[in-house]
Amino acid sequence: MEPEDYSRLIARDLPVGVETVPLAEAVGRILARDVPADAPIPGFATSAMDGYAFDAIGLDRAQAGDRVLVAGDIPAGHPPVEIPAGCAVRVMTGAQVPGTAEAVVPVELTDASRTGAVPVDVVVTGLPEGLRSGWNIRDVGEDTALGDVVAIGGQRLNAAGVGTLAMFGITDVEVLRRPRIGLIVTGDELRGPRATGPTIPNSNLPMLAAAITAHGDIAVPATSGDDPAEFLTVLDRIVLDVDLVITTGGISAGAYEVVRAALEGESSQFLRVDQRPGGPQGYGQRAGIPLLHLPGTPSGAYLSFHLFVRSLLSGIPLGERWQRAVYTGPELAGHRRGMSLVPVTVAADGCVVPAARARLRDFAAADAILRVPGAPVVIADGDTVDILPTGPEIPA
Ligand SMILES: Nc1nc2c(c(=O)[nH]1)N[C@H]1C(S)=C(S)[C@@H](COP(=O)(O)OP(=O)(O)OC[C@H]3O[C@@H](n4cnc5c(N)ncnc54)[C@H](O)[C@@H]3O)O[C@H]1N2
Ligand code: MOO
Repeated sequence: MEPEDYSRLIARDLPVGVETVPLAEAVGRILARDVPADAPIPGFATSAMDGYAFDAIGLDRAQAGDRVLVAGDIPAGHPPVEIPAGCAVRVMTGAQVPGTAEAVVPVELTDASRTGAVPVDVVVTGLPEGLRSGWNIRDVGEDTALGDVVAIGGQRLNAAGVGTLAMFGITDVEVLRRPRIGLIVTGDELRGPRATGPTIPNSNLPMLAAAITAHGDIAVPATSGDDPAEFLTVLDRIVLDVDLVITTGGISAGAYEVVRAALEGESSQFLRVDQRPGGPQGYGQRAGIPLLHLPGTPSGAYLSFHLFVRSLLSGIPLGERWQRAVYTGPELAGHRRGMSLVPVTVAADGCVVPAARARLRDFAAADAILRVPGAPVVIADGDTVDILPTGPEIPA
């Protein structure tokens, strides 16, 4: 089966519900619903310039070259003062302008000094042709009208989104709950207090927990030895507490394939996807919770996360997630047994460059995964290729 078809096969909705979090902690979270503006912006007529606000008569006088009386001063954040007929007041950018203001003339277009005390009067030294009423005055709602949708449900909140919501005085925001992902790694060979024989460090658990965290989700980690009864006990405990379970190892053709032994013929299926590494795969469900069975080899588990787990979590099948890039490097011959996956870095010119090998540590130094289609395809320098960036989807 092609990896893209497998991704479609395992697609499932993960209804995770919503929760309210403080805006200060909401970056990277997905908004639960549209947020309408509960007030216009600006909320009051505001000066767009440091300068002088004239009423209509005062502006006529200024345009005629007359000296116009300055009746007061309005720093930003201070209450406006009225403009006596035929006069001006000094205003700062962001200050509320009086209702009778016709226009604000920037200080540079007057004979007044930029700083210091308010002058007694002011002469306008130059104005644009055809100056419109309301020049340099930002009207109520000019930026955003009451009721405008200012943030869209389903959107991942970035720093600008946080700022936007803060502009409306919002301090708490409804977001999708972070999916909780159970992670069960299996194998009697994993180093731990109970292991007796030759052991190896458990690298899949910290690796996939890190991948889950970088994706913005919550990892609920567990380990199991190669005894199916023990595995089922661990699984049945974890499904009560999570939205999805990932397992690693125990799914290929050996005599002690714990995941397969425990679940095959029950509610999980096992198959081989035409890709390398990461060919052996499985999927199913337990107590209504979806299960994804990843291969135990660390590079296979890592790639399976990027190809399949991320597709499931995002609701976007793998076939729609590949990005186009230009390849530069030696010829890469497609493998006779299907697609292969190669670590690549993105060079300064935007081209992707392959690593010499495809060990886990080569993926650690890479920016993306290159899709090398199976034989007889050969990728040559300058070809357009498909890549999958491996960076997190949320800010670190
Ligand atoms: N007769 C066959 N043997 C194998 C086949 C096959 O088609 N026929 N496929 C091979 C391929 S490809 C892969 S990938 C592996 C997948 O095997 P499993 O998913 O059953 O994984 P395990 O056998 O449990 O482990 C494989 C390998 O990875 C190491 N491992 C497992 N878990 C961890 C961990 N948490 N941290 C670090 N390393 C781990 C484990 O020690 C094994 O070396 O099957 C091939 N065999
Ligand atoms: O499918 Mo396996 O070793 O190639 O990960």
